[in-house]
Amino acid sequence: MEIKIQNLSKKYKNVKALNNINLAFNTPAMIGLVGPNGAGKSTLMKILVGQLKATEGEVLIDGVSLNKREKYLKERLGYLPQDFGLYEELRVEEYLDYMASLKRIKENKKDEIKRVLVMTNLEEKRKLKIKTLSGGQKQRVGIAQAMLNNPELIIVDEPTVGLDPEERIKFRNLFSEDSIDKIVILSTHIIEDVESICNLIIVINKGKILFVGEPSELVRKAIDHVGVVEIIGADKEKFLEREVKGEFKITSTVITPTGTKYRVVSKSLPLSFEKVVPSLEDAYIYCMLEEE
Ligand SMILES: Nc1ncnc2c1ncn2[C@@H]1O[C@H](COP(=O)(O)OP(=O)(O)OP(=O)(O)O)[C@@H](O)[C@H]1O
Repeated sequence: MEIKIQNLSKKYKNVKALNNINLAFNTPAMIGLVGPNGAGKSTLMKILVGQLKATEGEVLIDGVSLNKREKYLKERLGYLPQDFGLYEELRVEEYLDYMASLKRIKENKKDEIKRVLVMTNLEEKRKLKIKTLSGGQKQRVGIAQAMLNNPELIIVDEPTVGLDPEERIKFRNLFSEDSIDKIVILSTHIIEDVESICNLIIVINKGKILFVGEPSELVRKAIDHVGVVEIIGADKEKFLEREVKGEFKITSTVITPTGTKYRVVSKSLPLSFEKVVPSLEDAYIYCMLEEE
């Protein structure tokens, strides 16, 4: 599958949620879409799944406009929106059966439901009413329905929210193994998720794409812009004022026996700070700083 996003913009009354986006992906791809609250991630995803219309520009699926490809896309798409309504009175199995019918799965429906139940570790819960599940278990049901019919394109908005660390790792691996013959687009605030599985990262802010590339490339851009410094005693207040003035952004604070050790990201790192190797999270913060 090939997805091309061309000169895409979306306006909600006077809010420009997406501003002239251009992107292209081919199978296989495991893409992490990251950006702060309100950046435009959900809007982009909703347009990609045909739920929202763009104000300008278009999306091409295998060379044909998405508007003319709705049926084609629906048959190949697994989508987990941010606020997916679960039918709380249904049992897990009944809900998946219902979703499978919506996806027009006829042959092997039972086997397909079993496959996603196993995949998401929900087999034992299949007879339970959705309303009796924990938040993380409900999230798993959402992921299970997105995986029905082994879609070629999986779009998931914040899939690991509400999952405990072990489950998060499990799901990261599941998406990643699954991406061998697919395009998976994962919107997340959790940089660790992107770091461990994505081969492409897209950083978006205020409706604009700030970066598209491999995570390692984003990290390279932040070299020489990340440092640590230990501040002792009364100097702390002055140091924190420097952050307020915008000289740098603190990304971690650790109390030490002698003072406080700060990790900072800066457009121009003060010479007295000890340079360190950037993490992907530092690199993401640096990308935001550059834009400011
Ligand atoms: N239905 C709507 N009507 C008006 N404005 C909207 C609507 N949906 C989103 N917006 C605005 O569009 C911008 C982008 O929102 P969007 O939900 O796409 O961001 P996001 O990156 O998904 O945010 P979050 O990480 O908080 O989910 C925001 O300024 C938001 O307030």
